[in-house]
Amino acid sequence: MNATVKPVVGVVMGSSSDWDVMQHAVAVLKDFGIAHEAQVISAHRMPDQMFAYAESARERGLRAIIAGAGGAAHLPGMIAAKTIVPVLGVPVPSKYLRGEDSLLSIVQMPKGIPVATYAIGEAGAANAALSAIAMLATTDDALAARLEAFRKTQTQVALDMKLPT
Ligand SMILES: Nc1c(C(=O)O)ncn1[C@@H]1O[C@H](COP(=O)(O)O)[C@@H](O)[C@H]1O
Repeated sequence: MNATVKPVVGVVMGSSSDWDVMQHAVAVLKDFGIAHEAQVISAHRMPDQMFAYAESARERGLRAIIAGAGGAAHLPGMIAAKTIVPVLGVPVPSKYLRGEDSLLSIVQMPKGIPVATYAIGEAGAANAALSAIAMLATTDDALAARLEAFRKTQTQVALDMKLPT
């Protein structure tokens, strides 16, 4: 993304090992030409940097934060605790519990600090990006038209599906 364009969507993940999943969010943002940033931020391993990221998010112009983490996935909830920018949580599949631990860690937020929680894995990452785009499209008619076109294309692909019968 052009460094002079201020990012409006932040993509963060607890480890570089989450990239295989989280790249699917970044790919969707790129496809739609959304100014974004992507980086590793961990609530557990770098709490001070996580706080600074969340506390500065709104004034830096972020309008949504997509946060992916695996296992004891506290990152999305902790970011949400420190900013009013909407946080979209992506449960990353974990080594031993297939991401069910990640999902439950992210989705079971206490009342008052919401994290919108998506499906485990790459579909969740892509859908989080599409939701961020839908949020931005509420005040951007050109982006809304691109999102409508994307949906139409997807519908056509489904209509054209053939089974090997
Ligand atoms: N869940 C969190 C947090 C956090 O929530 O702050 N920080 C790292 N992690 C997760 O630990 C997993 C293993 O990380 P490593 O592969 O680096 O050992 C990753 O899925 C990451 O998201």
